[in-house]
Amino acid sequence: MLRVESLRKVYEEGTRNAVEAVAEVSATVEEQEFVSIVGPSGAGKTTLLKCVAGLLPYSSGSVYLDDELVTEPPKKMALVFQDYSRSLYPWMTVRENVAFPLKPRGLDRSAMRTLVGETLQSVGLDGAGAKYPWQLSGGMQQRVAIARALAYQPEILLMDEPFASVDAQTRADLEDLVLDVRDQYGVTVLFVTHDIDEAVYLSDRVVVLTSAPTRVAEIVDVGLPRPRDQVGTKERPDFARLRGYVWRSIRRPDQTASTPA
Ligand SMILES: Nc1ncnc2c1ncn2[C@@H]1O[C@H](COP(=O)(O)OP(=O)(O)OP(=O)(O)O)[C@@H](O)[C@H]1O
Repeated sequence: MLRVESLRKVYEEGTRNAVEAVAEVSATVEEQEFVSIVGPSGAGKTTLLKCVAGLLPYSSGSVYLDDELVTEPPKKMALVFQDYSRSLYPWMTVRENVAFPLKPRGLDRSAMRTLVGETLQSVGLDGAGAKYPWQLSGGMQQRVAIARALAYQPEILLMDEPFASVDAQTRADLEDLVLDVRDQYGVTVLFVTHDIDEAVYLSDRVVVLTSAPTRVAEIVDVGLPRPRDQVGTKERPDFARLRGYVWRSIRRPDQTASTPA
């Protein structure tokens, strides 16, 4: 379980250029839960995720993963960012990219080959192992980034706007892929997105942030049945109600907590 307690982040703290990005955020993510973070543009979503990932020191508060204080990137955590073109190594094949973070684990060659092969298969890229990232479409490159994160066998996957740079059809396919691999690998997911439909479609709960310096405006229980379906789920009246509710919550100036009708 991930626990964020009264996290605060001020950039360049103590200087004239200090920027308070995160005022105070507390939230939990249970094992195998899918939680999305939404909020106005510039709210502090990426800052929050980087603090949770141990990539950025926070000013005060705490982050615990399974009761261990996060002060550096934990081994049980993997990250997928929006910018797949910068996160994949262009001089390595797809297979080498997926295998690269596993090197320190000291797996023997055949165990490594099996693990990489299985993960590529789980993201629908079993035929692409010998290709280079630049030979693939944007959606396929993001699949490689997801495969690399999964091969690492994380307990929790942190994703920052992972599908923001792909077209709508590819985005829908990747959303369903993430739901499938989440079930297959039993991984917990913390997912930052600008897209309210995406947050509601994917999540068990949606954390709505206020504008910067950010706080939690409210946490919305989604409760839509699983498995979800791009057409069937989005046609449901409760999907439309939740999406409208989250949309209004992001724009509500007083940000008072309540529950969806
Ligand atoms: N390295 C930095 N130094 C100083 N201020 C920063 C830094 N990074 C971000 N900020 C500021 O912190 C605030 C939150 O930024 P952040 O990128 O976390 O928001 P976001 O919600 O992820 O944005 P977006 O909606 O554009 O993705 C903004 O005011 C931003 O200008």
